[in-house]
Amino acid sequence: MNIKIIGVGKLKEKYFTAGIAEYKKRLGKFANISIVEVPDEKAPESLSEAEMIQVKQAEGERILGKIKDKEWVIALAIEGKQRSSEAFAKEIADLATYGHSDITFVIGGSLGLSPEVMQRANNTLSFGKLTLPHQLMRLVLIEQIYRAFMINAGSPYHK
Ligand SMILES: C[S@@+](CC[C@H](N)C(=O)[O-])C[C@H]1O[C@@H](n2cnc3c(N)ncnc32)[C@H](O)[C@@H]1O
Repeated sequence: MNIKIIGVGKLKEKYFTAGIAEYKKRLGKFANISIVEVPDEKAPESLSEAEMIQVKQAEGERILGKIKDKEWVIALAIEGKQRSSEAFAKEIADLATYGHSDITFVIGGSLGLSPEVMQRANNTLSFGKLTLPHQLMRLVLIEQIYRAFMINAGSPYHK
């Protein structure tokens, strides 16, 4: 299985990169994991509604440029679909069973994902109503993907 995580902006903080590298290494025995960063759109602090739409669209085009037709896309969104870790694990196992061996997760930038990216998504994933910074979201997501594989392997990692 090939798992891709697309994020907006470069991850700079060492405490995030170290955590992500650790889970990427652990996941290596289950899947090919790639992390793709697309540049964020430089924007001033305060933006008009139209400017915000433009920023999301520009970032969205870069995201869509990294997605191939065959990929099953799961968009991370606060208003998306919540599920338990067990249900998420089953979803990943089912995708593999039904021939979706390329799964791509997409995390938006500071303003979120464009409508075009949301339309391309085959499914959504919400981690609840709280807004997480997109850098931290990458770490939380990769841990949950690792947890999913450990659940599917029957490992005591998941209690
Ligand atoms: C800082 S948030 C963007 C906040 C923006 N106001 C919005 O509503 O999307 C950056 C990205 O992190 C992800 N994210 C943050 N919190 C999340 C949550 N609770 N569940 C799922 N994804 C989340 C989403 O992909 C979001 O586009």
